[in-house]
Amino acid sequence: MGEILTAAQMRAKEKSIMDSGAASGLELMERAGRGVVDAAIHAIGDLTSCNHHAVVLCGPGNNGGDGFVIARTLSEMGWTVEVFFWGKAEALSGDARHMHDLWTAIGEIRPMTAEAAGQGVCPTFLFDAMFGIGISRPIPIDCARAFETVTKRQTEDGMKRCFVVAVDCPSGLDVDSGEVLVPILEEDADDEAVMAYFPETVRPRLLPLHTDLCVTFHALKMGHCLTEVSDLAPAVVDIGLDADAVGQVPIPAGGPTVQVPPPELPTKAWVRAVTAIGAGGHKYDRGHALILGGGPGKGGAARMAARAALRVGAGLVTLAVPPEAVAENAAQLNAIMLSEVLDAKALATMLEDDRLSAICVGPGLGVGQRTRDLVLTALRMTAEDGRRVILDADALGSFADTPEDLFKACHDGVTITPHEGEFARLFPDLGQRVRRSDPSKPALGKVDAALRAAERLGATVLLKGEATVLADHRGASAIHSALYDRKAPWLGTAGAGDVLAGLIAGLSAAQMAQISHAIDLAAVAAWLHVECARSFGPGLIAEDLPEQLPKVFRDLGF
Ligand SMILES: NC(=O)C1=CN([C@@H]2O[C@H](COP(=O)(O)OP(=O)(O)OC[C@H]3O[C@@H](n4cnc5c(N)ncnc54)[C@H](O)[C@@H]3O)[C@@H](O)[C@H]2O)[C@@H](O)CC1
Ligand SMILES: [K+]
Repeated sequence: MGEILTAAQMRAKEKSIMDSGAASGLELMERAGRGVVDAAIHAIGDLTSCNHHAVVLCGPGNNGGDGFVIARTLSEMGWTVEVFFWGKAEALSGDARHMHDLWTAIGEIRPMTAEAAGQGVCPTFLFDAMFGIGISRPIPIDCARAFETVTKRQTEDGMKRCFVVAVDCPSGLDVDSGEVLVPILEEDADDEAVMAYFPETVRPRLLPLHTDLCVTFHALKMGHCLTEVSDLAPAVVDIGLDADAVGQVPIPAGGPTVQVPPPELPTKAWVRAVTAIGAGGHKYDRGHALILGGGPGKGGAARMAARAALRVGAGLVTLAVPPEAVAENAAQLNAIMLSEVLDAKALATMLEDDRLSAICVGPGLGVGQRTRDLVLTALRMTAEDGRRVILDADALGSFADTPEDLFKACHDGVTITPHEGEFARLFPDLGQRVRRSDPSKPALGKVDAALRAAERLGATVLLKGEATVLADHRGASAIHSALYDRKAPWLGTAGAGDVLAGLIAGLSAAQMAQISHAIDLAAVAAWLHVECARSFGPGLIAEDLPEQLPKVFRDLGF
């Protein structure tokens, strides 16, 4: 299951299978609820020391319908189940209403208030079935408060708290953007602040619902990959929506096609491509990466990029620096070659040599006119010949005031690698909407923002972060999330971004037939980057990253 779906795509899949008659909505809901119970019990493993007591919070839509199935399933297994409901039975959809009625035939339903939810023993499980993929605004404050009070129930010895299982997603997660729509819970928050949708400055006061395990259906949704929604990696339950059963489900217009690069993309095929290119051949078969470096005392970033490019597989790497920085770099480099490049004119002459197969511009270069000229020259000299250009850091910062100049010069061989701040400076209209600042407008989400930016540039965008989003001008997109069991928070260290740019440059230079699109090269680089960080562990500094590559390749079986 390499695909990641939007809410609309999931709805289309469900509709398609229901229309085909292969399964009814009720059957899907039954499988969903039972699948959640199985996944929750599986996650705990040994239940012998747990009470068989669960609380289920049900909302007004089909997510609540799943909750009623969960309650009935556990009750059939002999569990004591408390159900709290936020909504009106008569307003439930047909399927959810049916599940509600099946539950009320055997159990009780109480209104969802903090007072009621706070009473009683600490349950083994709390199921959050309040809101799923249908959420459109912050969840009602009563729901958030009820949730909080259940989680505060204590065992007699005060040693345990309940295990929180989110049904489909933690309530309040916008599954397309990964944004959390949860109201402020502090007692002193005035109503206006609770109901308004908040400027960035008060966001940190929003309290997401803490979740141990999220159980979703059929496939991960984008939000699961953009935001760490639970402590454990989300579990995906098969509810019988496989493409084989329903035929190819058309992606709704405007919906992005999102793929998960890891671990599917970095298969042995590409590792073989990276590590075996030129085996027994000539170093020129593996390409020649040119990295532009900064002035005296500013050379570290480009040197790290160069080292990453060489380690990842480029046959040759040249660092080109201003004349006054040659001595400093000469003292630091061995396998990496050194050239002098005075200005844009000198770069143009250098790039007449078409053996230079990829160019990385940005790390440590400084923001200003010289960098702008170098970028525009690199773009002009490569516009027609298929050579790849990677623009990072100062190459992007230098166009903050004149982004149009960059957009005009970019071509389909270009990959830009901004972090969120650099992205927002280049694309202010998109950057502001990566998160919702206006209650009336949905958040654009990083994937949509990156897609629009890529279209504007006619190039590939790698938007950095814990969840790295990739998009290209053809409309392809991917998320590479360093979340859950691929977490590597120590990767947030000075210079790590320069190494990533170097990895992309090195892979691009090698011109592997197996990986022809820039977005795939960037995805492989992002995957290797995190893999190197995980392989090294805490204490990592950026210089360590390229040095881990041989081990990462070896661990992959080479
Ligand atoms: N047959 C199906 O369609 C299936 C649906 N499934 C479940 O159904 C869920 C989607 O169901 P729905 O589309 O009904 O959506 P939800 O159950 O996520 O919630 C939508 C309901 O909440 C209301 N609402 C949204 N935001 C609100 C807010 N901030 N405050 C108050 N009310 C709000 C809506 O008006 C609507 O009544 C999935 O997440 C999944 O859990 C699964 O059972 C699989 C099968
Ligand atoms: K939920």
